[in-house]
Amino acid sequence: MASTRNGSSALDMGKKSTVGGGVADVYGEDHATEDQLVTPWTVTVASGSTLLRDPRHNKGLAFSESERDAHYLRGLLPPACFTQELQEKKLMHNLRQYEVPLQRYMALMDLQERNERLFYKLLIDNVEELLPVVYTPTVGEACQKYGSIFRRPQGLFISLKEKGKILEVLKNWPEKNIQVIVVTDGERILGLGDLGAQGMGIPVGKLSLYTALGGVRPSACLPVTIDVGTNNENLLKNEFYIGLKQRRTTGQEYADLLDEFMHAVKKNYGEKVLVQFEDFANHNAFHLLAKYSSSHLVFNDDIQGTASVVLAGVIAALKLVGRTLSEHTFLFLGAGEAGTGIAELIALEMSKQTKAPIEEMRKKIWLADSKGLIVKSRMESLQHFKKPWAHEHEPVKTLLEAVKAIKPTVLVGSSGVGRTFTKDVVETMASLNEKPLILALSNPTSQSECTAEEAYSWTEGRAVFASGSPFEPVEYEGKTYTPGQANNAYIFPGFGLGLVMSGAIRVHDDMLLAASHALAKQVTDKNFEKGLIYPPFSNIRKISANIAADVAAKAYELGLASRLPQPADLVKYAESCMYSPIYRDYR
Ligand SMILES: NC(=O)C1=CN([C@@H]2O[C@H](COP(=O)(O)OP(=O)(O)OC[C@H]3O[C@@H](n4cnc5c(N)ncnc54)[C@H](OP(=O)(O)O)[C@@H]3O)[C@@H](O)[C@H]2O)C=CC1
Ligand SMILES: CC(=O)C(=O)O
Ligand SMILES: [Mg+2]
Repeated sequence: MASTRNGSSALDMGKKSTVGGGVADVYGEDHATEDQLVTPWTVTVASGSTLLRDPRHNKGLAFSESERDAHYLRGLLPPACFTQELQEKKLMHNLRQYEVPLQRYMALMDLQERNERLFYKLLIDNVEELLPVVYTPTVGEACQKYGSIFRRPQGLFISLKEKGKILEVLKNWPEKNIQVIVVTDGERILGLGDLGAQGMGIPVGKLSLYTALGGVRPSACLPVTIDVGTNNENLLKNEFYIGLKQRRTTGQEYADLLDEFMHAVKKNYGEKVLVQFEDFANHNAFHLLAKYSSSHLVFNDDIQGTASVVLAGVIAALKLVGRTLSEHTFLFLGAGEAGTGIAELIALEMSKQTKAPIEEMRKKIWLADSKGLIVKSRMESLQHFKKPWAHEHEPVKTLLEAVKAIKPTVLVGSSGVGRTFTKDVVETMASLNEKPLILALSNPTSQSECTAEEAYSWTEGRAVFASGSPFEPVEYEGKTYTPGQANNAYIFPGFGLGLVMSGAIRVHDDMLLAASHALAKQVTDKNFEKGLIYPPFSNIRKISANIAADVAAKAYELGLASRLPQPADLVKYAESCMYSPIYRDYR
């Protein structure tokens, strides 16, 4: 490979090189699929200081002696040559010195912008330690302070100013072969509310998990924030706010901007690009999903990904709490995207298992919102997504009264409001059930409906508990209890990989069920012995490969897969498609 002193040059027109069945760029870019082939093929080779400033190819002190000679790096680096492992050791040592989680977040974002492979190697090898930094809870704080910590754009900002020009904006993004887009409009960031353009931290974080946990190439991932203003008064008043300083646009203007975006995406990247909607407010989320699910490959993580991960946890938990799925009674606090999405997928699975109509199965599931239990007498005033859950019952105002009246075996928190599972509520669950299943899903940690310690101590250690954001193990009366993390991060990376590798053109509910079963199957006896209903994140790449394989198999079965012929061994194929962060040899 030739290189020039003056930074970079376009060489080797029309040359292609192949790695592992996919198409590789000159530095060994991993596993682009056949569809992504772009001709004529232009290889741009960076050298010298340009190479050191190119995060996709920079290796820092890991450039070997011969690479330093070949790429004009002599003198630009100190003499020591480190292995990638030694670089990791140094970085983990440095990261552990920071006491403030946000400092760790910023150090990791700096690394991502400096040396991408090292960032992903670090994240993959230390996933349990670093997930709470790049993801919930720290990403929540990062979004709240995004304006002050903003250094370099990590995704595309598409605001009302870009109306009529969105296709051009997409073309400004340096990568052309995009497979997954995560898009937010910042209106419901975790349980923190409207953070406007500062919500960008969420698509960036989710996509770094697509790569680290699901193996989708970083260059195939595009984070997008649609900025239609914000109703957050503090942001509107803040001179450092990075977004449009106006109240949110709604109605036709909002719909038109989203529509222009969706059309531009399809035109620029084709119909097999996956668009993941993330952290939209529910008054837009359900509508957008319904509107685009028949014309685009779309997935709403908060409605569908969360449903799939919670169903997986409940299926696994049956081994600990007993009975069949349809013999359980569910009560949700929170009847929005997460709550109604989960409820519907559980009802669908019950209906498949029992062959009973889904309407019958819904009756085993109760939801409460900010006004109390959802009951028939409230039907008129309910939003459309709550109506299927309006069962016959007298009005009930509080959660405690609802628990006493419904006698649930499973209590799910999807309200976005912290500490709403009070001592009375949890103790009542414990008085009704030998092993109450309690899922406090709301993020970040401050919004969790209860803590792990509360769940275990208020149930005398009998609760089977998982939460959206991680909690440390709890000591209670001489015994250690390890809480699980019920977070859609278990599902979306593998789910997306399954769609991409099969060339799926649409998402189908049966794929969500397939993902749930694939995840539930990964919970081992050892995990159950600890009371866990999810496997540890340390195995996540293997878990994602299994989820991807079962999702792809379902896509083929449903005739929704366009990548033919179907690979014989889908798990192996999924593994072979996964991005590896190990440095390439550039000699
Ligand atoms: N663990 C995970 O993987 C995931 C977790 N989540 C978390 O779930 C939470 C909710 O998200 P989402 O469903 O999208 O949000 P929504 O805004 O769509 O829904 C929130 C629901 O909670 C209800 N609610 C709000 N305050 C109260 C209260 N004090 N008492 C009872 N109900 C209340 C709302 O009632 P009303 O309709 O009356 O306003 C609404 O029904 C967030 O914290 C989010 O981070 C979301 C996705 C995935
Ligand atoms: C996890 C997630 O998607 C949320 O809290 O919104
Ligand atoms: Mg979300």
